[in-house]
Amino acid sequence: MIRGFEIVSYDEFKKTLGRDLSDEVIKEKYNNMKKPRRATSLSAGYDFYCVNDFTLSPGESIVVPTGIKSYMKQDECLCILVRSSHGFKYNIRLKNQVGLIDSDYYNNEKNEGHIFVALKNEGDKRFEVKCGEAFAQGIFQKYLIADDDEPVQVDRLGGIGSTSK
Ligand SMILES: O=c1ccn([C@H]2C[C@H](O)[C@@H](COP(=O)(O)OP(=O)(O)OP(=O)(O)O)O2)c(=O)[nH]1
Repeated sequence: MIRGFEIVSYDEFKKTLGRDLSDEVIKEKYNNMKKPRRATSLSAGYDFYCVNDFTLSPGESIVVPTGIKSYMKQDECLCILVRSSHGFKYNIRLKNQVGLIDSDYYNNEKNEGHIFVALKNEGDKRFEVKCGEAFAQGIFQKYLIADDDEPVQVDRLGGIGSTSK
């Protein structure tokens, strides 16, 4: 196993999906989850599919749980980007410009490595994504190390901001 995607545990999925949904609905969503896929034979990006409908009015933002975690080689990372069409047509942006998923995020103690996508509607049109539709894409990349890199002995404990403020 070199790199790939897995669905997070049911408990992690349920914890992040919101309190408004019944157990039945959450279970159905969980059982119907699709792992990220590439849309064409040479697409670089793996499309992430929405598990719960959402709407963003102009100016609004949202943090979307994907239900997905990803493993990869130690010298690789996964970059999350918006879908080009959502940027071009609706001015949808990632709040953090690019979502950077580190290899040591996978199976961390706090949230299993659950990937979140933070979106903002910077346009003037209502933006709607339905369950099952692709709403972001992930590209695996290799990263390089500087000549004078000092090895760090710190393990990642959790998600965003966990190693600093
Ligand atoms: O859009 C994103 C960005 C990051 N992450 C997860 C994966 C990543 O490995 C972890 C930490 O992200 P990062 O290192 O970029 O955040 P930071 O604010 O620099 O925090 P840290 O102190 O944990 O390095 O959060 C996401 O799920 N979605």
